[in-house]
Amino acid sequence: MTRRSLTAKQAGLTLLIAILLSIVAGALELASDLRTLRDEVREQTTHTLRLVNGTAAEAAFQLNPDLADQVIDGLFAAGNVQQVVIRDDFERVMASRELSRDSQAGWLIERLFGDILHYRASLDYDLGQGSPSSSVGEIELSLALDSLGSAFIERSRMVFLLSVLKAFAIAALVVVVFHVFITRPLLKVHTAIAATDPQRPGEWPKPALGHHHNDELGELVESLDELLNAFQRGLEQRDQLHQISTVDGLTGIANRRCFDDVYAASWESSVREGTPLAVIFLDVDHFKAYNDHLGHAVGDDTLRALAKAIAGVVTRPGDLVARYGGEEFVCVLANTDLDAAQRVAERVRRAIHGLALPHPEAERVTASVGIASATPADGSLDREQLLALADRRLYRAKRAGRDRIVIDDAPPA
Ligand SMILES: Nc1nc2c(ncn2[C@@H]2O[C@H](COP(=O)(O)OP(=O)(O)OP(=O)(O)O)[C@@H](O)[C@H]2O)c(=O)[nH]1
Repeated sequence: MTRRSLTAKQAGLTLLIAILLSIVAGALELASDLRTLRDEVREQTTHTLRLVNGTAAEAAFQLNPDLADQVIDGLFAAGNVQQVVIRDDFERVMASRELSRDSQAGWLIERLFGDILHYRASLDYDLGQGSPSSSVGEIELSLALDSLGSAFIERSRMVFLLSVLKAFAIAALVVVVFHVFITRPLLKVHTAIAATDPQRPGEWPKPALGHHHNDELGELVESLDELLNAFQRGLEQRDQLHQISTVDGLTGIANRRCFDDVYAASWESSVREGTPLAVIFLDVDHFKAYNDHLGHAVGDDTLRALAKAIAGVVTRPGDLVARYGGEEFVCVLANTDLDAAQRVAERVRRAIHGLALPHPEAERVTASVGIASATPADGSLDREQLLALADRRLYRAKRAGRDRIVIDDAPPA
């Protein structure tokens, strides 16, 4: 849609400008034509009067109305004539003729030609024998405004028609040239930007603009490229910072900060949805002794293996496994009641057993687990109380001999 409208706007504007310019050029051309036409009419009429002057003078001298009529016939035959009068030197009309006036000429034609319609010439007769020719009468001629006007209107129509045709031709040429050299490359850039994945701006399909590489369009593409690459680097830095701030550096699972955020959000959505929310606290048993015997580095490896094992069990979308601190892990299970949480915890415990990591002071590496679940919407517990409950049960599991799951507050058997 944008593509069509850009080209259409360009074509429309170009056509409008071309038509306006053509109208101005046409008007100038008409003005010049008008001047030429007026000069020609004046010249031709004066010339015609000069041509008939001898015969008309002969008619006036001989007082011959037939001859005068013939002169008038000749003048009317030449066209454009409205009225002719021939007078003798006593100003008596010898012959005259006037066409019935069928005036269609408007105000404008009147203004344009009104001042060149009437001509009067003295009829000079050469008496011979060296005496100067003397005036024996006069001829008066008026041109027909209508025929002058219609010639001019016809000419105007032609000029404007040609102007409009020229305007269309120029506009079409300009549109094609602009489209090829400017609009099309711009649309290529637009398409490339539109196709760019906002998450990976650095991988945008940078358009190849061929011969534009040295001009502003080429520079625009290069600037965009730099900008999008800088944007990409910014996004990567943001992701790294986010990673650093939410991921535990040792185990690669969520850290305590991430847990706090996710737990708060899960609590809120459980309140909204009226669903239960479960928390599992898990603490590695006798880990101090483990470290003391095998060293901190082995202890780190074991924490990594345990994190992987837990994360391999707690995989449902919306659930979270985090390192709560030291050798303690926590799971948040959305929409999970105590029984379901217990089943998950059993699977986690089995997964840890399955690792079969030898412990210097026990059969193998084990963990103690405390679980609590509540329905936040019923208001029986608040967010911190649910955590404290699970934590308390974890330490009850420790006190009860470790490697076990505690789901209630009854004293250990
Ligand atoms: N290797 C390693 N050890 C850690 C890390 N964080 C905590 N620890 C160790 O985990 C041990 C926790 O010891 P305690 O809190 O006494 O508990 P415990 O020895 O596991 O005994 P119980 O929890 O009562 O079974 C300490 O020795 C810590 O140094 C860690 O990132 N790496």
